[in-house]
Amino acid sequence: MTVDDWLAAFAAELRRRRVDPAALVAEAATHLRDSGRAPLQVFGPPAAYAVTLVDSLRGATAELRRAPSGEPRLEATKIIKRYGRSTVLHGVDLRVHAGETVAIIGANGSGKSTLLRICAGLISPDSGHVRIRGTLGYCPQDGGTADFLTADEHFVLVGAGRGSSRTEARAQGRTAAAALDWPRPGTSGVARQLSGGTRQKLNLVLAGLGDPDVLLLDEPYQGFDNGSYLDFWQQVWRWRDAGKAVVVVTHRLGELDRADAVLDLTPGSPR
Ligand SMILES: Nc1ncnc2c1ncn2[C@@H]1O[C@H](COP(=O)(O)OP(=O)(O)OP(=O)(O)O)[C@@H](O)[C@H]1O
Repeated sequence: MTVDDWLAAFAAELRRRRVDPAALVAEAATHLRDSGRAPLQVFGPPAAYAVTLVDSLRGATAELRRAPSGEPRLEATKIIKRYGRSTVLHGVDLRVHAGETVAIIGANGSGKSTLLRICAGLISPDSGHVRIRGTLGYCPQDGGTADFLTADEHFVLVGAGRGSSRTEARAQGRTAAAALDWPRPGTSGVARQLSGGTRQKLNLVLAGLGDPDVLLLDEPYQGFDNGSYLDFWQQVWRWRDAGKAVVVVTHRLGELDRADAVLDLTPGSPR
């Protein structure tokens, strides 16, 4: 069995078990390349390895998932939003506690970004209200950076708005960037020269500057490679364990176990 055949069978079994294969296949491929040995010798039959891995991952994520115990940090109540004649949000409730991660899912156009923008105070609902207790960081789906500023200049600018000195903001930004596998943001040039994934890392770092209590992340990992994607979830768990309330809009349904609760905005889905 060739490495490619083994990886394809491994990915197929993961998909059958409703687990996104991308990160696990990449990890197995790297391991096989490094070992230089036949996949059957290293991992055994692909389906059996997939089953073992899925079982252990499910056990691990079940332990990671927990009921909220902190105070509510974000409460959005009976949110209704219309654009023209079309009602996008029909009385949505969202409550996120300190130390909790909530994933927002839903079909394209179901209003995920709209709800996050309402929670961030960027647009107003037609009715309903939002209450945030503490400070807020928001990572938009795209945009959010200034083309002609460097990463350091972004850190200083956004840090200043959150009460950090230049030195503090730069140090915090660089440390957060390194945790997302972006080791030297200070030498990366202006934002418009960054790759899409790196620009999104900049957005995510900016959202976390100044240590906000509530983080609203709108598909923040678009363009991330697999390693950075895993780093992203490590960062989310660090935030959660530090008592932050974290909201992540996501399309990766195979990975909902990573969140403590899920809000599905697909019309007709139970809330
Ligand atoms: N400023 C606007 N004016 C008019 N319609 C809008 C506006 N912003 C969003 N919409 C519409 O509202 C609906 C919800 O959009 P939104 O971007 O919130 O959905 P989404 O669930 O985030 O979608 P996706 O999964 O594609 O990112 C869409 O039909 C969109 O076209």
